Amino acid sequence: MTLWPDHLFLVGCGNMAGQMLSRWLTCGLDPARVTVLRPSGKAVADGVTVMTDYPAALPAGATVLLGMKPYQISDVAEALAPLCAADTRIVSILAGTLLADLRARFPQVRDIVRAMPNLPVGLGEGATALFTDSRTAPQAREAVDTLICPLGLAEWVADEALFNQVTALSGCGPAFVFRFIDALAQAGEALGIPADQAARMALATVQGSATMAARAGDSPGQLADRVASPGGMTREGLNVLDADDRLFRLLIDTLTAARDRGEAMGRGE
Ligand SMILES: NC(=O)c1ccc[n+]([C@@H]2O[C@H](COP(=O)([O-])OP(=O)(O)OC[C@H]3O[C@@H](n4cnc5c(N)ncnc54)[C@H](OP(=O)(O)O)[C@@H]3O)[C@@H](O)[C@H]2O)c1
Ligand code: PRO
Repeated sequence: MTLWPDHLFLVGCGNMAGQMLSRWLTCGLDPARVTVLRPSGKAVADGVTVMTDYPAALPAGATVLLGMKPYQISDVAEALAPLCAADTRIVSILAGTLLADLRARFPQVRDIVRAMPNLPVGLGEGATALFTDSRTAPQAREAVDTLICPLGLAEWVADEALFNQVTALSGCGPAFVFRFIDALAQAGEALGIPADQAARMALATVQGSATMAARAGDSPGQLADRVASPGGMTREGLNVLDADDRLFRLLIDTLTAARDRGEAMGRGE
């Protein structure tokens, strides 16, 4: 299986699609195979063609990445669907937009995959959830898997009903982790540590801990216990996070709110 599609056509190339493309180019995707459609016409990378309007036709067998905002799908599909053929392949990163909706808008396209990446894909350290149905050919599923692999972890989700849940966890997750880093730093500052020093130490602590957890054979729970000396300081702190499942409940509420928004977006709200 070759890594790269013959032609990649990106509809939108902002925060998210831009990170995906950046990683693909770093990993060897030929920019001459890439076209980006973006209203601003802003340059993307050397050798990548940027358009502000749709071309007369798409190259045969093009892979289209839908990377604009979900609410733009009606306008985009109206212009894009007539350019698609049976051999066009669509990968959609639109949050909350169901496969059935995409199938209805692009009836002639057989291979359609939903992908939910997160921002660290730009470093090859992202997490991407994937979903498709049985109409998509197995070779197309494999080709999309191969394309996503350089971005980091790729996880196929068996049931689309879980897609908003995984979006809440890993798609939105970096924002929640960034918030945690800030809160850790601000808590340190509230206890008297100079703000800049607290910010550096919070970030290094989260970075080191995540790298350690990723490499360790032990689970994060076991690693937490290794930090906590019996009768020591860490246990007292963990007791605060664990009391009445405080942190756990906070995160359930956080993921639930994000998931519910995905479901509302799926209903066009
Ligand atoms: N941000 C994330 O962490 C994340 C994670 C997973 C999935 N997603 C999904 O990724 C998609 C994009 O999010 P984002 O955060 O990357 O947004 P963004 O930074 O605002 O990027 C949106 C892109 O869409 C382009 N665009 C605007 N109007 C358009 C139109 N009518 N037709 C075609 N393209 C148009 C914009 O063009 P210009 O560049 O010219 O302004 C821009 O490149 C969303 O569907 C979101 O659900 C985002
Ligand atoms: N960003 C998109 C949103 O906030 C989807 C996951 C991350 O809707």
